[in-house]
Amino acid sequence: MAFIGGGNMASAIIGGLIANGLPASQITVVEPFEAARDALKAKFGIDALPTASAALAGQDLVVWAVKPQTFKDAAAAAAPHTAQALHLSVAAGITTDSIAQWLGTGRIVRAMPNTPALVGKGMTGLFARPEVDAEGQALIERVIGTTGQLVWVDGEAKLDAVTALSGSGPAYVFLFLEAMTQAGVDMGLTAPQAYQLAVATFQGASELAARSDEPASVLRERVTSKGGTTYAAITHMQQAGLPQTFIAALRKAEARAQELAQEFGR
Ligand SMILES: NC(=O)C1=CN([C@@H]2O[C@H](COP(=O)(O)OP(=O)(O)OC[C@H]3O[C@@H](n4cnc5c(N)ncnc54)[C@H](O)[C@@H]3O)[C@@H](O)[C@H]2O)C=CC1
Ligand SMILES: O=C(O)[C@@H]1CCC=N1
Repeated sequence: MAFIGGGNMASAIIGGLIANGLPASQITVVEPFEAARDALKAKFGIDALPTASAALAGQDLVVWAVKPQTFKDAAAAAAPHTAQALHLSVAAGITTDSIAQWLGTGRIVRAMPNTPALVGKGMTGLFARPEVDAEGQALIERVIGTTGQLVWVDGEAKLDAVTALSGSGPAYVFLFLEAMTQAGVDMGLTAPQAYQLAVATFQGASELAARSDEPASVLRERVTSKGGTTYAAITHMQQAGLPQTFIAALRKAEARAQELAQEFGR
């Protein structure tokens, strides 16, 4: 298989594949920036190519891990060598209609991963065009499965929702971690203590939710004694409109994903 673009997302997926037994020698990467090529060599022992070439011919799967802005140019360079392959794109907002036009094939799966893929805890939404058969989908599941969980969506527009929720989502969690840490420091804890408490709380609560049959609202109520400390905090958050603000923020991210397709498509 081949990767076009050898940055963060490509490294997360390559790391997962190698950890699951795929030899690095079976992975070809096109990466124009020398520093990124050096990093791939140091991390995985992969000698990445600076430009697309005939070395891409005969690959079963081509993973597109370039920025939305560079996809069209990268596609123009690689397309002559990759028409026979199944294609997997992780670029935010770029539609498979655009990719099909640029590559001259409709065998495309679009994915929206997230950065916890770097530690094997990723969450990826996937959409397959009708031209992709069951065998192709199974191959994609094997590849993405090495980075964490996955979910297929039945309409491409739903990937904008996945982007807003789990694609951008780690940043929301990090923002909460920053705020909780600041609050801890304000209340007299050291910054490392406050950060450890915040991170472990997210980890523990997420694990509890993942293992529980009960909805989050019930888990929340169980922490919230009437008239107690949690009640005081949650009441303030609700009165300040935090849930509504949060929901509106995700709609902003969804709208931005839709705009990106307009800006960088076709
Ligand atoms: N970082 C994130 O949380 C997520 C990112 N994505 C998507 O993944 C894609 C890649 O993002 P990152 O890995 O974070 O970016 P990155 O900047 O780390 O990697 C992109 C790589 O592409 C290389 N590149 C530039 N022009 C090229 C060309 N013509 N041919 C081949 N390679 C070229 C760059 O040198 C760079 O190393 C983006 O489209 C982004 O929307 C998707 C989900 C989450
Ligand atoms: O912010 C972005 O556009 C990309 C897509 C999801 C996470 N990062």
